[in-house]
Amino acid sequence: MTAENTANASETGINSSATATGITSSDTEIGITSSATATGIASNTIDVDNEILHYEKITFRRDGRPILKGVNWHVKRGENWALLGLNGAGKSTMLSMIPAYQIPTTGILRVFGHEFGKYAWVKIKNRLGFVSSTLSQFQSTLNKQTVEDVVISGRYNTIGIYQVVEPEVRRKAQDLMGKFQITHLGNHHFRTLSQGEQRRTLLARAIMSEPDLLILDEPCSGLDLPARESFLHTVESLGVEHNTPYIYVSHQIEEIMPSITHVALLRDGEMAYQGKKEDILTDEILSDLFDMPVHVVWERDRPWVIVR
Ligand SMILES: Nc1ncnc2c1ncn2[C@@H]1O[C@H](COP(=O)(O)OP(=O)(O)OP(=O)(O)O)[C@@H](O)[C@H]1O
Repeated sequence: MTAENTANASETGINSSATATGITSSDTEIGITSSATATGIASNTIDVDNEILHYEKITFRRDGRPILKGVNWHVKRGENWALLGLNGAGKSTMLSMIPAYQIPTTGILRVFGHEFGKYAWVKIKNRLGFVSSTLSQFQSTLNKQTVEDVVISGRYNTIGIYQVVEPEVRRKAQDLMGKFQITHLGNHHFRTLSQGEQRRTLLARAIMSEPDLLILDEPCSGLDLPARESFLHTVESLGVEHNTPYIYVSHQIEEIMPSITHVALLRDGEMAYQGKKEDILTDEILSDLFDMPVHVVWERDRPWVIVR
């Protein structure tokens, strides 16, 4: 199966590495179905209520080097996506455009139906929640705070607390800490926590602001098996309770939980495959992505990869 015919078979019908060259912002429409061709990306009819992300022919160059090479990706309400790819494929670069940490070199980016460059992006940032394994720029500030304060700070979208905390905000933080099993750590400094405890704290922090999109960037890297499973099940339960859409970035196929509906595979700055997870997570496609023969086994609605 080629990238192109996978795109045609997928629900989104979008594939940047295939026949996306005909995409324009005026000749197509959002809400593409399986009958759409790979050129069917839309931006003239924007469904603000249902559109979460829209990447259209996004490129990004750094020091003259192409990092993203015309990426098309459309995420709509009701979908949770996993974004997978080998080291250096460009996953973090793609995601860093959502809060505008990186700016596309060319192309159209919309978040919640609002186009970058034509909207006050601080309003977008306030609607996002992040959990990342790479927090280097914030780590020293986080380390000095108690777990409870880290969680509370999520309400104000700050790292650290710079205002009087309302009693209902504190109550909500304590409630979330209970759900995420970190209540007993409330007065501990963040730096003293295990990695698993830190990730659960950051997830609670992200949920505090009731985000419209949760971005989980390799949240399980460095976690042992029980800590990983505990984290993943917490994310699953969030889906049930809060119904917050999320994007999950990982190298590990087995972290694709049942609530993830779609998968995008990035390769060398191009969207190689994307669509419904059962169409994408096949022996053929994953063997192509990894450039080695693999076999996918589905167990309890989760995919597990065996190297042949
Ligand atoms: N600060 C930087 N300066 C120069 N090049 C960078 C920088 N950050 C990333 N890159 C390059 O951009 C490319 C894409 O990197 P990116 O981190 O987006 O990939 P990734 O898919 O998230 O990788 P990984 O899975 O290893 O985290 C890589 O070739 C990387 O070397």
